[in-house]
Amino acid sequence: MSTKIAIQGIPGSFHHQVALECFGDASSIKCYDVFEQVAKSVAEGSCDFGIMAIENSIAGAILPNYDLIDRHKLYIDGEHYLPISHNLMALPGTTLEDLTEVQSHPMALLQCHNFFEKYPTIKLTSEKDTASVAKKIRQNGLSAIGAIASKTAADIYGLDILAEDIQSFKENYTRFILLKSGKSTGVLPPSKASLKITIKNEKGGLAKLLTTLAEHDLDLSKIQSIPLMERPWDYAFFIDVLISDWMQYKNSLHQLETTGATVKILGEYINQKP
Ligand SMILES: O=C(O)C(=O)C[C@]1(C(=O)O)C=C[C@@H](O)C=C1
Repeated sequence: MSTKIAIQGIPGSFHHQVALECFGDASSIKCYDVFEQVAKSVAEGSCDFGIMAIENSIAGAILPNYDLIDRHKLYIDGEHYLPISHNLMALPGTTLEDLTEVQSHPMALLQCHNFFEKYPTIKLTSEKDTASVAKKIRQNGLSAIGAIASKTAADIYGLDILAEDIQSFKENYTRFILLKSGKSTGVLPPSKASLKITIKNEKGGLAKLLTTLAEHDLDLSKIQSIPLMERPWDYAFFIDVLISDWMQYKNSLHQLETTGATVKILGEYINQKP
């Protein structure tokens, strides 16, 4: 039986591109409307892997996805960084001046904020994913609506590109994570770990946590505080560390736990940061 990959989005979306780059087989990709369905399909076993965008170099973290990973007890098995180029597209024959509205995924809209400051009359609307807007414009012949999406989406759905590379900074990356329902038994020693660490709310608590990581030669590559919904105004820290010495890493987790922190390992995998 072939490996089934869950994504949010349709062919031409960035998630679809990542699924092809990581697994190479379009027929194994299952397309869902929302990230919650992706998480559920992996947790319940109808898909083997889920792919989820987690942060973008311009727009920042996708906070709800941290909650989904945690709540559905998913395991981060790997990561993939994709350079993102956004393009404004519309039905052939349409000009930028004809557009009254542009629709796209909310993260894509955020990444193109500067471009649309020059076009204040264009209404910006959030949609499920970049490619599904391109598809809708083509299917329904929507001549006053534009999409922000990849060149692949423009090709698949037969739209013309009105403006290329419209993200606010040319260099634009989204980090995607590969999710499984359980830990895999890899042979390579992982070089990165994603952890959820909850500490007591006391003076210097976060400073002590960071010192413990530094003393064990761990390089912090990301820290994100997320509210604990069950304890208003308390926070958990989602932390990514780069591991150079496996024993030091294991010792750091042990030391954190002996000082009262709760550590949940969300994933241990190979660092792919370019
Ligand atoms: O809409 C898409 O094409 C997606 O794959 C979603 C998504 C995201 O979730 O951030 C992926 C990459 C880009 O950052 C913009 C949108």
